[in-house]
Amino acid sequence: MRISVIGCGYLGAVHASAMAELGHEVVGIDVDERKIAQLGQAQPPFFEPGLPEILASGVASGRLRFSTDIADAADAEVHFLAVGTPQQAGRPTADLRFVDAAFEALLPHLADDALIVGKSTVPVGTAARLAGRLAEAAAHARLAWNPEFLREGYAVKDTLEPDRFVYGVESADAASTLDDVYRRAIDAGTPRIVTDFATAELVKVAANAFLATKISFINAMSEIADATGADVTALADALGHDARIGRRFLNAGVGFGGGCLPKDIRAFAARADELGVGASVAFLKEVDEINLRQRQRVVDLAVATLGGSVFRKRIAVLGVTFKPESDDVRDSPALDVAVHLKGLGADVIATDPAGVENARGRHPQLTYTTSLDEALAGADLVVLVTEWRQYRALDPAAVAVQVAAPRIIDGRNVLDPVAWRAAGWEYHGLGRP
Ligand SMILES: NC(=O)c1ccc[n+]([C@@H]2O[C@H](COP(=O)([O-])OP(=O)(O)OC[C@H]3O[C@@H](n4cnc5c(N)ncnc54)[C@H](O)[C@@H]3O)[C@@H](O)[C@H]2O)c1
Ligand SMILES: O=c1ccn([C@@H]2O[C@H](COP(=O)(O)OP(=O)(O)O[C@H]3O[C@H](CO)[C@@H](O)[C@H](O)[C@H]3O)[C@@H](O)[C@H]2O)c(=O)[nH]1
Repeated sequence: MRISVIGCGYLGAVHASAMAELGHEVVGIDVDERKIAQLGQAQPPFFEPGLPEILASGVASGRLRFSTDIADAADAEVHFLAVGTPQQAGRPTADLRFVDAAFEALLPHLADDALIVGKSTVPVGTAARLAGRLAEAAAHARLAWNPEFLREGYAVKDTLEPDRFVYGVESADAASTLDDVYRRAIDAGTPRIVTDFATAELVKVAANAFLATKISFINAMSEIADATGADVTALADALGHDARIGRRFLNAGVGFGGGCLPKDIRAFAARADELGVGASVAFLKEVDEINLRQRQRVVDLAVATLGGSVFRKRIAVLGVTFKPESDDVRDSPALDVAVHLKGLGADVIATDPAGVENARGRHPQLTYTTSLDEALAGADLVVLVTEWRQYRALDPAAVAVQVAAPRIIDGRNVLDPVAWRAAGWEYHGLGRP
C-alpha cells in the first residue's frame, strides 16, 4: 500500500520505517528540515535500538523516502498523523496545534477515499472534531484513530509486533483498510479492538494513566517502607506473584518521566475537568505529585548522605535519560535530579551512554561526560538515576578505588545492597533497608 507518515519523531520515524519493512511504499513528512535530511540519508535522528537497520533497508529498497513537502503525501492511500502533542507551557492541557496544522495542511492533497489515521495521543473528542472538519473539506476521505502503545527502547519490536491494535472508526471499511496495513500482525493473531473514536482515544490515555498509577503506587509504598524499615523490592516481588497484580511496572525509584506518561496524565485530568468529570480522575493529580516527590526524595537523600549540604561536593550522576535504551531526556527524572543538585551548589558531573547531547541542549549549565570513568573519578557521592545495563553491572570493588568516598544512592533500586555494602560502600536505595 502507499502510506504517508506525517511527523517523523520518536513515533513517526519508527512507524514509517516499520511500514516500509512490512513492504509498503512509504513517505515520511516532517516540517523539521534537518530531521528529514538525516532520515533521507538513512541516519536516525535519535537513538532507538533496531531503527538504524530498518531505516537503512527501507531507504535502500526505494520503498521509504522522506520529504518536508506535504504535497509528496498526495499519492498515499493511508496517512498516519504522528505529530507531537506536548503539554502546553504553564498549563496541564495538551497542545493540539501540531495536529491541527498537519491535518489542515494535508486536506488539499487527499485522494478520494484516502484514510487519515491518527496515531498521536490526543484528548478525547479530538477525532470527532477532526472528522467534522474532514466531512466539510473532503467528503470522500475517512478518518480513524489508531493509538500507538510503543515503548521507547523497544519501539521497533512494539510497532511490528504490538500487544494489540485499537481502531477507532466510523465504518467497517476503515477497519479493513487498517487490517491491510497491518496484515502480517493481524494474520499472526494480534488481538484487535474495533471501536468508536472516543473509546480509542480513551484506551490510550487510560493505559498510560494505569501504568503511571502503578508506578506511583509502588513509590508510595517505598515511602512507607522507608518509614518502617520494610523493603519495597521484596514487597513488589510478593505483590507481583499475584497474577491479578503482576510484577511489571512495580519498580520503585526516582519515578516516571519521558514524553508520554507525565504529560498524558496531566492532559487526561485537564480534559476530564473540561468535561465536568474531573472528580473521576482527580487521583491522577496525586499520582503526579507522588511521582514528582521521588525526585525531591533523591535530592534530599543526597543532601543527608553528604552530611547536610552538597555545596562544592563532587557528585557523579549516572544517567540523564528518562529510561535506559533511549536518548530521550523529555521530563527526565534523572536530569531533574542533576539540575537540582547543581542548583544546591554541588559540582555535578553527569554521564549517560546516549543522552548527553540532548541533555546539554536543555541544561548547558551542567558538566557532562560520556566517560563513566571520568564521571566516577574523585566523586564524593555517586547517584544512579537511569538504570543503563552498564551501571547495573558495575563492580563495587572496582568503583570504590575510583571515587573519593564510597557512597552511592541507587535511585532505581537495581544494585545489590549486600554486595555494595560488603565492598565498603554506604548504600542507599529508595524504600530499601
Ligand atoms: N514517543 C513515544 O514513545 C510515543 C509512543 C506512543 C504515542 N506517542 C505519541 O505520539 C505523538 C508523537 O510523539 P513523539 O514522541 O514522536 O514526538 P516528537 O516530538 O519526537 O515528534 C513529533 C514530530 O512532529 C513534527 N511536526 C510538528 N508539526 C508538524 C507538521 N505540521 N507537519 C509535519 N510534522 C510536524 C515535529 O517536527 C517532530 O519531528 C505524541 O502524541 C505522543 O504522545 C509517542
Ligand atoms: O516499574 C517501573 C517502570 C517504569 N518506570 C519509569 O516509567 C517511565 C516510563 O517508562 P516506559 O513506560 O517504559 O516508557 P515510555 O517509552 O514512555 O512508554 C510509555 O509511554 C508511551 C507513550 O504514550 C506508551 O506508548 C507506552 O505504552 C508506555 O509504556 C520511565 O521513566 C521509567 O523509568 C518506573 O519508574 N518504574
